[in-house]
Amino acid sequence: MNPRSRDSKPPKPSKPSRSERHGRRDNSGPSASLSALNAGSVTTEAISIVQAQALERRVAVLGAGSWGTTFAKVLAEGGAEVQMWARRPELAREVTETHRNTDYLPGINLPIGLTASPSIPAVLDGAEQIYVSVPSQTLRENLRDIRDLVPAGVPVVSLMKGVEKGTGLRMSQVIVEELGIDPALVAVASGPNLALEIAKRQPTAAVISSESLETATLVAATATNPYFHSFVNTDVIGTEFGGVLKNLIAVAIGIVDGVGYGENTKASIMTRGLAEMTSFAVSFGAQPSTMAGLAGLGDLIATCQSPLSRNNTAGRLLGQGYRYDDVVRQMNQTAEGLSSVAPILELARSRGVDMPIVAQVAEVLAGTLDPRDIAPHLTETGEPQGE
Ligand SMILES: NC(=O)C1=CN([C@@H]2O[C@H](COP(=O)(O)OP(=O)(O)OC[C@H]3O[C@@H](n4cnc5c(N)ncnc54)[C@H](OP(=O)(O)O)[C@@H]3O)[C@@H](O)[C@H]2O)C=CC1
Ligand SMILES: O=C(CO)COP(=O)(O)O
Repeated sequence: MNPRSRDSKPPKPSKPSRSERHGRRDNSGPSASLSALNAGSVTTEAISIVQAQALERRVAVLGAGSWGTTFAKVLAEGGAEVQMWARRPELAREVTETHRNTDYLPGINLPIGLTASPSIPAVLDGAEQIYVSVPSQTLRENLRDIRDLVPAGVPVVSLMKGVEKGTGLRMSQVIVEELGIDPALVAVASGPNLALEIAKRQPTAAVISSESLETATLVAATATNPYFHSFVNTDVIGTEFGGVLKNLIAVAIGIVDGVGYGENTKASIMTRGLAEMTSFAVSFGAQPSTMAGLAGLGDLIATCQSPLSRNNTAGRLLGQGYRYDDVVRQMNQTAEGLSSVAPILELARSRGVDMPIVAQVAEVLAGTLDPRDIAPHLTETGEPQGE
């Protein structure tokens, strides 16, 4: 198992230039200076140069579901020329010819600079960056199909929020393993990023994380436009686990919503859930500040509060009394949390981390815990974590 009062109005800050805004670190966590130190220094000049180069960069997006298509739109509206792989030819045709993806983004017009193809070689040909957005459990087999087609030296970016069943590996680890590329070329994107809101151009921020600050900065410059802002960090473990773990807490919130419990229960579970997420991720080397930033707390809030969340929706069905199999049948989109529960609990056990809320979600999924009995339990020793 491979398993990180103010009374007066503050002065209005001067508006940063476009180049100053892009590619900054996510400093939203309380001790974010730690990750800033860890990240090294990025000068405004360096970011400006990268941004100028990003315009009209040719990029590939693999996966034409709700997030793949939305991210492709973000990239195209940031100035990139985007080719998206859709495994169904009819969907690829719809995207290219009518600039729509009615299955996943009804009512959304896609930009002219975004086309789709069912041919992976055609999509990868000439790509300067590759973004991957397929279900976590199919990633490995999908990568096996493209291993020989990935141009050398090209950054590969995971947009996914799951861990692989059986190995417990994060998506960036599967990418490194299957493509045999330098980890410094791999990046992950995460944050409070509900696809449909972003597809409607509602302002949003995300984190691009890579071991290499250069790679993160390059990707962030490409994945930034007037309504989508990408920050950078080098805490890949924290950024990636944040996205995985908040899904599990969102399932728990969905369950209590389905049961009919109110805001106290939900706030307790979100708060205790964040403590669980932090203990877990830090035990693998993540920085606590990452969990208090966009990729942790930020994504937790978005996913737990929104009916757009598939994980939240799956939980609500469980809380209403549907059995796991029925929920899976009813979900026609990817709810990563359902697949991540077991591997995450196994990883937690390997580090001696107590995750009572995630354990209760597993029990509800298994049918051994009545959803009405889900509660923001304290740790087994009675000591709250992270309080
Ligand atoms: N949706 C969101 O708001 C966000 C999602 N994410 C993450 O992005 C990832 C993808 O999710 P999302 O786009 O929402 O999922 P969707 O369910 O919307 O789309 C899944 C995509 O994967 C394709 N797919 C399904 N099975 C396979 C397979 N065996 N091989 C190759 N492709 C396959 C689907 O193709 P087809 O249509 O042909 O079935 C579709 O293009 C997940 O890890 C999710 O956590 C991250 C941030 C936001
Ligand atoms: O990751 C997401 C928001 O940041 C999307 O959440 P769901 O997968 O639950 O829809």
